[in-house]
Amino acid sequence: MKIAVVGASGRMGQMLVRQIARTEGVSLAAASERPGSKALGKDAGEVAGIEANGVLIGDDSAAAIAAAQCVIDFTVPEATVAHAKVASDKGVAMVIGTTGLDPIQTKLIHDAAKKVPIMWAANMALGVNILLALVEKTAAMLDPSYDIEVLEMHHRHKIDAPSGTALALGRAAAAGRKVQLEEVWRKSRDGHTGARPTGEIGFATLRGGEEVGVHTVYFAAAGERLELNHRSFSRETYAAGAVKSAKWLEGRKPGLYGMKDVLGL
Ligand SMILES: NC(=O)C1=CN([C@@H]2O[C@H](COP(=O)(O)OP(=O)(O)OC[C@H]3O[C@@H](n4cnc5c(N)ncnc54)[C@H](OP(=O)(O)O)[C@@H]3O)[C@@H](O)[C@H]2O)C=CC1
Ligand SMILES: O=C(O)C1=N[C@H](C(=O)O)C[C@H](O)C1
Repeated sequence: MKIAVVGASGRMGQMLVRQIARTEGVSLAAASERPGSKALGKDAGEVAGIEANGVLIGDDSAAAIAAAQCVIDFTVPEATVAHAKVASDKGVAMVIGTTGLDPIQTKLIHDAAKKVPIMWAANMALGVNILLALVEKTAAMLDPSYDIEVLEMHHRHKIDAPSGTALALGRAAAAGRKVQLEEVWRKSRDGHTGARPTGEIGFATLRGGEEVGVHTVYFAAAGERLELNHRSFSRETYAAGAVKSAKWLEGRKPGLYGMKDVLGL
């Protein structure tokens, strides 16, 4: 399968170029970056810290997508939406890892998935997807006297908060409780907040250093506290999930899929 990587010099972009190089049955067809990027014209393999692969990073993402059977996108929301439109127009499957999309941008991804198969997940690590299932199950077993709080920590470069994974964990907890997340969430707290309402699902965000990603879901009651935690030590798990998803998309019908589908959870 021929894969294009957009945002090829980013933290995830480089990891994806490395993952494609060591995965059977896939090859890097094209690599792109935003116009003006310092990586333009460089060899994607060398930028990723492996041997040269002859694929030069260009600024024409549409051409890169058109050269592939699947595009993998871990960039920024505005770019991801534009890339999804190109992929749907050109009949190219897509794997999206980008987080922080607003409701309008989210709708545009749903629209694109009417024409091509798209796998979009806030976190492609296997452990996080197991955690999502555990959180939903745990929330269903505990009554609302157990206060649910989601804490996440990421590296200092991250631009969206709470993380996409934290929001997915909150959504899983809300599903377990059979409520809509948007009706019970508290995405941050500051000042004279008053006492915590029962049933709220709270979020807290830490940023610092080079932390790859830590997520903890707390179920806190009067006499006990249950904590479910995941920590990523390397972005390799995300890249492995993305490339596995690209292969899984081959021959699928148009539609929006998630890691649950890919992993059969
Ligand atoms: N689903 C998952 O498993 C994971 C998701 N993520 C998400 O992936 C996204 C990227 O994360 P990360 O790799 O750390 O971020 P980076 O900032 O390192 O990478 C993003 C890359 O996209 C490039 N870019 C921006 N605009 C365009 C454009 N128009 N065309 C092509 N490339 C463009 C950026 O270029 P420049 O820097 O020059 O602006 C940069 O190289 C985030 O939303 C993050 O939350 C991250 C890890 C795992
Ligand atoms: O920006 C990151 O680094 C990550 N982003 C994703 C998120 O927002 O949940 C996934 C992972 O936590 C790393």
